[in-house]
Amino acid sequence: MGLFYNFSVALFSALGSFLFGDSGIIGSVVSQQFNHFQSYFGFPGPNIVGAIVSTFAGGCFFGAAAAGWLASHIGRKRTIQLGALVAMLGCALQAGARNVSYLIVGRLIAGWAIGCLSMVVPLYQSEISPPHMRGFLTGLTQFMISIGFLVANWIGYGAQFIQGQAQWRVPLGVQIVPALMLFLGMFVLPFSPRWLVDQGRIDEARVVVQRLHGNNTNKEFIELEFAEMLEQIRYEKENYSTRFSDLWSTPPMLRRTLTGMGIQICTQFTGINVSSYFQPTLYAALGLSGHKILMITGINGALGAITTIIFIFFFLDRIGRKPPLVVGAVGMAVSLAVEAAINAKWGGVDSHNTAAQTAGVAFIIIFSALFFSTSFGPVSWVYQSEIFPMRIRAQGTAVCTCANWACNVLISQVAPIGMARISWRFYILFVLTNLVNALVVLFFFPETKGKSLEEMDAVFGDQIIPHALETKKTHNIGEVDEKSEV
Ligand SMILES: O[C@H]1[C@H](O)[C@@H](O)[C@H](O)[C@@H](O)[C@@H]1O
Repeated sequence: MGLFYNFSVALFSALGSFLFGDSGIIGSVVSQQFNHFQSYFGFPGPNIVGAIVSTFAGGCFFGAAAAGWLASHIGRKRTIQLGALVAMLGCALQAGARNVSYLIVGRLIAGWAIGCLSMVVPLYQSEISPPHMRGFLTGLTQFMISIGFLVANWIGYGAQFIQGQAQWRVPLGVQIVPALMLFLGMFVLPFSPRWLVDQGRIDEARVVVQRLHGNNTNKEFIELEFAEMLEQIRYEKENYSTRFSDLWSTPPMLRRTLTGMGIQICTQFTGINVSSYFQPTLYAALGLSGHKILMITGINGALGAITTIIFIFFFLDRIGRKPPLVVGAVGMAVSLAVEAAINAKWGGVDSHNTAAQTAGVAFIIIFSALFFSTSFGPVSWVYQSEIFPMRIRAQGTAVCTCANWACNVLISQVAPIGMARISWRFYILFVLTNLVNALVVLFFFPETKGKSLEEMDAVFGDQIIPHALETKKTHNIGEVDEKSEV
């Protein structure tokens, strides 16, 4: 067991994140190439199309919020299963839609499911990970989101060639398959050991920790890890409440909440969703057209998935969370500044300057596949899932994920208007927001690399419990911050 099992559990649960990316299929379905969709729904105008696309993100917001309550009460594992079940229902409704209202209800329900999964999957991954690998295992969320987007692009491409209503019903319904796999597969995956401890199911929790982290040589580490988990959760139960208002009740708690929401807000203000949702428009503005656009989008997606996996595997747990965020933010600001300059000088739908087109495409790819995928993409999910104490972790993570979806809706509503009205100048906005992001991270975000979830109290300036401090001193593990002793 041990490492391989731990990895397999984290990867399998990330099917929930795959569904998140795969839900991007709607972009292709509402496009003009899907003429059977267009004619079936009576050639919907931009407002209807807007409603079809964006009710989903609204559903996501409420799904993420509900997951906060669900993950504490029915547990992380059952919340993932519920998310998978609701996703099946939402997809079935969309695929079987008979009119626009039917479709919109399906979108809302599927959105609820994806919002719920987007919050609970990284939370589950972080709670089953050992501290030194938490970046990698929780970062699998972002990896699978990128794979989902990639698959959605290619399904969208292929489905255009199907004739009849299947042209849109198949791509909208196809997500039922991974959702069903997730629902069934989760039956054999363990509960989060931390949630089990919180529920008083101590013996089960011990078995899970042993299966996840145990090998023949680390008995002592497992004992200590488990003791720390038990002690911390017991202490929290005895000394703190689990009210929602705890998220801002003390300065250290407020700091956690603001940093968690902050990382998700900053992620949205990198401008990633302008690139995720409107990439074809960005390429068209450089004078590209037809199949080339789809091919480049596919290449960009594939590169993003590759850089994400390399980054989370080799770097995230070694260099920490802050340095890649700062480098990524500056890198994205520079790429977008160059992009703005290229578009200003040589852009335009009828541009034929191939050198400028190549450079323009290259900088969009550098922006997302290089800098975003090695910074805010994976780190946002890792960070929001690791900074809260157990008693309020689910609620805290839910608030952060809601901040993500709220800003997502805002930016994806504003982007088409911005791009149409101010063209390349729109990039400048994100040059500025990325620079602000770099400063925010630099000055306000503490480093969390290598700390156990129980050690986050000390990281955020909260008190840590005397017993845990003693255990750490006796066994010489981690950095002991005497100042924070109760
Ligand atoms: O492309 C997605 C984006 O749509 C999300 O809003 C963001 O939070 C993810 O990290 C990213 O991978």
